[in-house]
Amino acid sequence: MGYLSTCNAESAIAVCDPYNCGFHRRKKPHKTKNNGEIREFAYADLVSATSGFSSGKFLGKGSHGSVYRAVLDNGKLIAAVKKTKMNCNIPADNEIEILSRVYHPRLVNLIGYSSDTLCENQFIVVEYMPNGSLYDLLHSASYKSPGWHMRVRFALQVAKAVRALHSSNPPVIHRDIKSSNVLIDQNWNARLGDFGLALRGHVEDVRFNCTPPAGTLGYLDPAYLEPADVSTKSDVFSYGILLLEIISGRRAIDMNHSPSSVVDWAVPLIGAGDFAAICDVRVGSPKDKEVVRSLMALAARCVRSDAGERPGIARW
Ligand SMILES: Nc1ncnc2c1ncn2[C@@H]1O[C@H](COP(=O)(O)OP(=O)(O)OP(=O)(O)O)[C@@H](O)[C@H]1O
Repeated sequence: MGYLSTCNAESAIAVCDPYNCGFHRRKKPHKTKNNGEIREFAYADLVSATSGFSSGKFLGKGSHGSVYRAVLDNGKLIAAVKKTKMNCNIPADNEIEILSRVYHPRLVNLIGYSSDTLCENQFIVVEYMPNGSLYDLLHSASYKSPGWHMRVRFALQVAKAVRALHSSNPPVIHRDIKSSNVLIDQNWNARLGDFGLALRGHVEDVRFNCTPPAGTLGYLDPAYLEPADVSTKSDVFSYGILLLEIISGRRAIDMNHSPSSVVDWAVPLIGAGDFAAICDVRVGSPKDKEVVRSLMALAARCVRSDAGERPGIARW
């Protein structure tokens, strides 16, 4: 019991060769926790659902591939299809394996997968998020900057997503929590997506011990330098950065400011009790100052350099 429940957020506001390329040799798909079967799509169906992966259906490009909007099941299902090159260095199989075991309403959940006839590309079919990313909402001029109510709600929804991952058995460490991986669904709820770097297991597992540190600059835990350093507390650090970003409207790293790192700028201000200096000026003063203040205090604890001093999200 802790912050997430007492705040009642919704209303207040393979081992060393882990990606063994077994895409076409995959084990029987799991059922999701909501009991939906993970579907294996025919490649031809995905081609037709995305109008041949046309530019009109293109949603965006990430570091591992392109994402397309797909209309499936005679128009009854709108999904997003992530297309990546079949490559042992790309963890798509890992992403499917993990997503197939962690269904949660605050995640961008897996619907199915496919590969093309020559096994050159692999496809992950996930829930479609029509309202962009949290990064877009916070930083892009083409979106109206969200108000405090919405920001607090997003912050708590992402915390619930992370809590679901860390408290699953075995735990899942996302390793890439950042605002561009938080997508906004049709009801304007935040969902955590992109499990390309995620690890599922216990920290002492062999797979963990031979997976090099990874993540995104600005969100990456400075205490995560070696494979053996990985823990759920690295996600807690990234979540702390995300909180500071949500409250201040500043990017994790912004060269137009000095200091450029949101953590180096915000933590001393929080320490000095100067909460007002951190609040995003675009949204004015929060009505419920106490909630925003508690989130800032929580952010400061999450980004402590000593991982052992950070709170465990599974207990919030
Ligand atoms: N489920 C989805 N629904 C709608 N749009 C999506 C969905 N998933 C991804 N996108 C969009 O597709 C683009 C690429 O997403 P992707 O997850 O591949 O990369 P990224 O997270 O932006 O970058 P990186 O891979 O470097 O972390 C982004 O603009 C994202 O907003």
